[in-house]
Amino acid sequence: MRHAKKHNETTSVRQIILSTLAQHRFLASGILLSVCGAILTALVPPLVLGHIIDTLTLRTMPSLLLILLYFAMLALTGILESVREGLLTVCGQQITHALRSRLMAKFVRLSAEELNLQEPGAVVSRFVGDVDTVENLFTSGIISIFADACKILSILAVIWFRNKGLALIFLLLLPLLFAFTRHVQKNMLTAQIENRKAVSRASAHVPETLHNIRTIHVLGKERYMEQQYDRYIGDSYRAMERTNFYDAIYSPVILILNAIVVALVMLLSASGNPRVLTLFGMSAGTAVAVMNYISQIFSPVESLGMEIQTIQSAVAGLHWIQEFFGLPEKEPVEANASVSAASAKPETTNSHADIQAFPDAPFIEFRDVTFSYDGNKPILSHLNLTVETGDQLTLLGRTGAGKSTLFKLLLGLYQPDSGQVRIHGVPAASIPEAARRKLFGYVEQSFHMVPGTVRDQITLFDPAISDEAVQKAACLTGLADAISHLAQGYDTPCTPELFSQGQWQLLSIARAAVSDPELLLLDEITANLDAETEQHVLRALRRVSENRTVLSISHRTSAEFGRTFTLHGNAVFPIK
Ligand SMILES: Nc1ncnc2c1ncn2[C@@H]1O[C@H](COP(=O)(O)OP(=O)(O)OP(=O)(O)O)[C@@H](O)[C@H]1O
Repeated sequence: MRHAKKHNETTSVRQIILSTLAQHRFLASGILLSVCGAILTALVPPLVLGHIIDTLTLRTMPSLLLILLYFAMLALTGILESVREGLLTVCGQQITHALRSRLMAKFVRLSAEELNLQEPGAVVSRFVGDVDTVENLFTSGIISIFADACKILSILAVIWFRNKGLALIFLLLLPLLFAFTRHVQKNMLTAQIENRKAVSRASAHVPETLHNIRTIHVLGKERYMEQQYDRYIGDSYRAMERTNFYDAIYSPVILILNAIVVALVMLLSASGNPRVLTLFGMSAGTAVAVMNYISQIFSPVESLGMEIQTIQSAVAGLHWIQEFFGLPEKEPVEANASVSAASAKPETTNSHADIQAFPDAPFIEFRDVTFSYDGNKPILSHLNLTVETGDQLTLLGRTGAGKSTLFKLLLGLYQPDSGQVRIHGVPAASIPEAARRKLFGYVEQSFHMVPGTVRDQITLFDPAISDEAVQKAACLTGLADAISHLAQGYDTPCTPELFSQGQWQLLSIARAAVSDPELLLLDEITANLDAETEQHVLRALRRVSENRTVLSISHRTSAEFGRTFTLHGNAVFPIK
């Protein structure tokens, strides 16, 4: 069965991150050193300051070296923190780059069935939003959380040795402070999300009103549209008020708490009770150092809350990316299936040098083919069709009969549920990618431009296609003249207004013809053209089709090619 054959090579986000870190070992080591260095050096200045003050209270001058050490440590902490931020940003970008490259590699390998199921918006958010959350995981997530947790612990350890009472107060206070911080942050986040939703609804409401303005006037819905808009902006204001409330209370609460802790410790250290003094007694220098540490400990607690938030959303992003990596890919094709049977072919065919062909097999064969999309009602059922080399035929049939589906099977994009689709005796889906361009030229209803020059449109960046081949294809389709009049000829960058619709179709034919394929597949190629342009395109097509096998789909009798058949009731009948 088709679905059982799906190939899947699961990449893990963890592997990508680890291999990126392994490739940038110096960067990773630099981050580790700067994180640990900044934590350690930040502990020194308060201690040195305490020592200087204690020396001064003894009416002696502290040494110049000590004073210089104080400033040097402050500067070093600042430098190490800047280095850490810089390295983290570079590391985050490297990981983002690696993830996006692997996502694109995965995307182009997805099976046709899977691509059908993907919503464009969801795929874009995998590449943009989800990858960004993973980058944040590094720049302001796990490394920062580690740094902040270490900072809190190291300050607590130093305080323990300088003032046990204060350390105990912090051990009691920090969990409460953390819970309060998380409560405020969660509520702010919820309010921000609600605000964003309300703003996007309000923004979408304006173009929607404009788009439907005639219907609104005709049905007298002006008041309704006004009320709807008021509701959206009302929701947004309410959400913003909640954000502002939490924003306004958080800093004063922290500052007041800071002041209370300092006051409490100072009062207790000044008390005459010897029992209290065993916990809180300290020198003037230690008091200064302790006050310094107290103000230092509040800021990492606040950051810790935000970092937990970042990690939570990054985990969701990681989950979506991992799920994307788990999607089924198209089946790999053996690249070494490459023995020629060209000698057994008539002279009119090109060498299909890259596929292992069976000389006696028909060029194209649908044998008892049944196919359905996603296990639904069969589109083709027990279909048999044979096309010999050099045949030129047009398939007619009611809309939805499965004509384009037949092409998709032939191009190997899908595999039949049962039966066989073979080209030169080889299953269509097993033809190596390198051989495909030599084998098929596929022209669709409209041209799909790739970013690049006119030449790139024809070659599709295949370096094996020479300039002569490009010019020959352009001449054959009658486009050479128009291209030579362009400012940079074949090197002109392509923009949608460069050619007319008919000329884009000619370019499409040149793209199909340039690799001199054995088989031309034409899917309603003149459907969007006026009668005169259609004739122009058809003339070009006849030149390109000479001595080639052609399979065409058309609804217009004017665009019929060679013998005409109809696909009806899962059988192909000749009608001419
Ligand atoms: N990717 C897909 N997933 C699910 N169903 C599909 C898909 N592509 C086509 N179909 C369904 O398969 C049926 C045949 O479609 P197909 O495009 O092959 O018909 P067609 O004969 O080429 O029609 P038309 O002449 O209108 O282009 C239709 O009912 C269509 O809805």
